[in-house]
Amino acid sequence: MAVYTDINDEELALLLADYDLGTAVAFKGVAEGVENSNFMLETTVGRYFLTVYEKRMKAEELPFFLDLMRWLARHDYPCASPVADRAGQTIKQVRGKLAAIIEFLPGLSVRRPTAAHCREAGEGLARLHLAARGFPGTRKPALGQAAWAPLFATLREDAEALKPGLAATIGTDLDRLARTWPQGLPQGIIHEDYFPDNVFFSGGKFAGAIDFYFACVDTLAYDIAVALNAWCFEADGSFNITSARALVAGYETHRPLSPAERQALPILAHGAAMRFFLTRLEAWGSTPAGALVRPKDPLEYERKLAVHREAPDLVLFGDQA
Ligand SMILES: Nc1ncnc2c1ncn2[C@@H]1O[C@H](COP(=O)(O)OP(=O)(O)OP(=O)(O)O)[C@@H](O)[C@H]1O
Ligand SMILES: N[C@@H](CCO)C(=O)O
Repeated sequence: MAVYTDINDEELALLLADYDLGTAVAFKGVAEGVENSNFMLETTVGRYFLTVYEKRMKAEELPFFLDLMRWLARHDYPCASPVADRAGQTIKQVRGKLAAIIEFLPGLSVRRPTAAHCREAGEGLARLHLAARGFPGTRKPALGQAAWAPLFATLREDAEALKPGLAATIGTDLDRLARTWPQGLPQGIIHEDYFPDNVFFSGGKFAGAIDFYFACVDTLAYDIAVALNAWCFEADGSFNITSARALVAGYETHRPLSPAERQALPILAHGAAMRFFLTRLEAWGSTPAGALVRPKDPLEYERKLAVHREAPDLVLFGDQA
């Protein structure tokens, strides 16, 4: 459960005293999420989320993320926006940690997305890319292609422990990705973690996105590749082409892809699988037994890597293969 920091009634009242949000009616930690501590907060004025940022959040990066959420909300994109206190501040301190009160975003995420959800999610992703145009902030990708080989250098033994022989296979993948990584495709703000648990639906329709804490400036089509991996694989490990077509078609209703972007999807999807394999492997090795948060399974992404390695034309959906 992702509540690493407890907050008592006095601390909450002290925090709320800085805002025009009334007084607390209900306050409860939420179990989902792994990075930060999240609390649902109901006041006499409305519903909010209190996020307390834990150790992975760099203080100097938080303004970029919160300003982006605010920008998107103001540009007609449904996402939860941080609330400013009476002095205009969105970043606060609770128990010596950075914290922010975020508007409550209505809707629910889906555990097993259908092709119809994938189409809606694709639309939502393109809307995000378009709404972020003109955002003045910038952030380099912390987990982009250039970061993968150095990260893996620290994880070779963990890979071998997971599956004997895996370190060599990953090394070969990384060489190929470095040689063939697409250059010169359209860039912009990407979400970078557009997984089903970060996208909300209402009545089957896209209702908004949360968790912008990996957002950065990178290749826009890479965000689609992340989403194809996260949304379009079945529980048995097979790639669902119908869902993938639906996701891309949904995206293209708002932002049509260039031929070069479309051609690049297979290698981008291979790279996106590498990114999440590596970060999951890192968390797997460093999470102590009995920890409150269960790390996500790196083998799920090892299987996705194998799919892209062995059948790269899959993500071209057969239409250009
Ligand atoms: N603004 C919001 N409105 C409504 N629900 C929210 C909001 N922010 C977070 N939640 C809920 O809290 C849960 C945890 O939030 P979030 O995914 O941001 O946590 P995290 O630990 O930062 O993320 P992750 O583990 O995905 O990196 C979400 O799954 C969602 O149910
Ligand atoms: N979405 C990430 C975890 C948190 O950002 C994963 O599934 O590995």
